[in-house]
Amino acid sequence: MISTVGVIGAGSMGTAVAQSISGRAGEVIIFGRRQEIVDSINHDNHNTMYFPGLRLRPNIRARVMNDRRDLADCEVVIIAVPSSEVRSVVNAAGDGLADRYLITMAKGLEYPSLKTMSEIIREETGNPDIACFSGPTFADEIAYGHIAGATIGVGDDPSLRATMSDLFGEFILDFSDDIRAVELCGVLKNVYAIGTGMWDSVYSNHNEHYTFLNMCYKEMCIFLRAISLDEGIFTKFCCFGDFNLTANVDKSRNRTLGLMVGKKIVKTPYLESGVTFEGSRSVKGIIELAKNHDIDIPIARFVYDVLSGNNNVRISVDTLVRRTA
Ligand SMILES: NC(=O)c1ccc[n+]([C@@H]2O[C@H](COP(=O)([O-])OP(=O)(O)OC[C@H]3O[C@@H](n4cnc5c(N)ncnc54)[C@H](O)[C@@H]3O)[C@@H](O)[C@H]2O)c1
Ligand SMILES: O=P(O)(O)OC[C@H](O)CO
Repeated sequence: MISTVGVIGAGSMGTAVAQSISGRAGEVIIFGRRQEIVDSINHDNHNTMYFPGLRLRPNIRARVMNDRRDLADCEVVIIAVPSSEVRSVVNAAGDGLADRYLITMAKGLEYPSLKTMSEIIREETGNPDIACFSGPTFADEIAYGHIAGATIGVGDDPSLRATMSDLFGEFILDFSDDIRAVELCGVLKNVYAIGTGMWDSVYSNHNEHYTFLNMCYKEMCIFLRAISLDEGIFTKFCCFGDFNLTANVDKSRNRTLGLMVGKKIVKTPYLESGVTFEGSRSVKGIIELAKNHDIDIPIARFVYDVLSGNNNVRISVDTLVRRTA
């Protein structure tokens, strides 16, 4: 059993994954920013801000991460902060993240570098022992122990693979050695979830919904075929499973953002809402990446245009239908 696992990020996914792995580790330390969350976990075994009704296992503790020494005891460190924060968090941790296994859960793409989270982490730490975890995994359902599948993106290090299999034994797992492709699945599915929300704000019939879903998945596969080294990526949890979960279920923040923007309930300053809308931050990078690979992704461009306020959703949707018909 792994003695101590650190989880950076005391939000929904950090707390959920801490609960999920705590039966397979001696101790789990959640590193948060807010003292009140740290206190609620340590004094009452609850993260009252994110899961007020969930009693966390007693071997889950929390700390405010002041410096890298806090990570010294952790054999494995999971990074579960929004992608926009990963570089600063990893930079602040410095060599506290060297010589241990690192796992990223963040689903985002840095702009303008177009780097994935594992690439940022490796750049900042020099640590090659990095894996990623991605799949149809709503945090609240993970927190309460429901079944979920996930793809582990990991290189060919047998010890790291074994550690990942052990740590995430509560999940149904598949694996890919193309870490970047696994991470890009998580980025793409968020973009298409926003797009499906926008589409569904205009069209409300089943045929229309699933027609657009197919258009999105086709575009996502064209993109992945151009960049992925893993020919089997299309049927892995990080791809088909997470795309469908996020595009179809209103619990998804990305899908909900698309619905709200489509219905003109929110305008672009929504990014200041404090809610983690990963797809809106990554869509520009996806468009840039597609251009670099000479790939045409009209739906991702539609999402970007509407989020940028350049177009009325209805006009954009009609243009998209004409363009892809
Ligand atoms: N929520 C889910 O269902 C889910 C599932 C799978 C993957 N993810 C991914 O996990 C990542 C985190 O998302 P989330 O849903 O947990 O977001 P969240 O908004 O629920 O929580 C993010 C947490 O990170 C903390 N944080 C932000 N900046 C920080 C910093 N510099 N140092 C320390 N902590 C910091 C915030 O205070 C917050 O507690 C995202 O990339 C998301 O796509 C989320
Ligand atoms: O709420 P979302 O849209 O960020 O999706 C959460 C997870 O990525 C689902 O796998």
